[in-house]
Amino acid sequence: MKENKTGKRREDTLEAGADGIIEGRNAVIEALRSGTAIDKIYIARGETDAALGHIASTARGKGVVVVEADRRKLDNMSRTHSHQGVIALAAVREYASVEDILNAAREKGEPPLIVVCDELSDPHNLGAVIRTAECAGAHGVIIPKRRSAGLTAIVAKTSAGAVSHVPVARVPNLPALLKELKDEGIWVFGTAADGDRLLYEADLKGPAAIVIGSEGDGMGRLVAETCDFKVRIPMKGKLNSLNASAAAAILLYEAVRQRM
Ligand SMILES: C[S@@+](CC[C@H](N)C(=O)[O-])C[C@H]1O[C@@H](n2cnc3c(N)ncnc32)[C@H](O)[C@@H]1O
Repeated sequence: MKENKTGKRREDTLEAGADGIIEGRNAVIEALRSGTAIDKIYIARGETDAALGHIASTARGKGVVVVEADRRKLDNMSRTHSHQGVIALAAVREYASVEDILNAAREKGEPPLIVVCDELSDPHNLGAVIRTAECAGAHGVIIPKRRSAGLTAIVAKTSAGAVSHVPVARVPNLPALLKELKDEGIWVFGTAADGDRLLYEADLKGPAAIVIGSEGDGMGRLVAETCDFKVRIPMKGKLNSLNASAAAAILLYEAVRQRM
């Protein structure tokens, strides 16, 4: 038994907790060995011992994303303070492919409506975007493989279960993905508070991908350069920008209004 941050005693377990966190070397190795679906593995930066190297290479061999992170990040994620330099996040469901998302639109006979999240790191934001995407009838959400929250327990909870209904695809390279979508005849609408096109002048009736930028920096330069349009939501107060998931909701429901 160990004490957690709140001083309560808890039994160590090899299973992911309700938050999907699997921590410690044996627990992570066992999860990999037993085929537990893992979204991502964090390994403390600078730790070079053989056991962690073995975990990283086994994980990569199974196609799991391995991220080197500051030890402080692992300390903050840890429930037990005994992560031993490695934490895995369990995945709540399989990722879809981009083709699955395009097929979902074809099956419904609708022009694709897709949300692309450019490195949203806050799982609450990603969960909220997935929830709104489901409510607005979007055909899917696409995220990058790295530097993004993934389909973890917190995202599932914040999405209110929408992760079970909306296909979420993960891709290695967002600019390349956007080019592929453009080749499919989909218009790519980037979003930024200083965008040159007012939202209400954007035609969202046709095939559309809406790109939402990260919490801190907004859309990456290459992503922004690949967009067909950069759309802005009018800001009437003193702040510079909306929350990413709020911006996604406004764009999605403008698309719903135009498609009615
Ligand atoms: C918190 S904002 C990012 C702010 C960042 N400092 C920037 O300069 O873009 C997160 C994302 O929400 C969307 N967003 C926020 N406010 C917006 C607005 N007024 N118009 C269009 N998109 C907006 C954009 O996708 C933005 O990248």
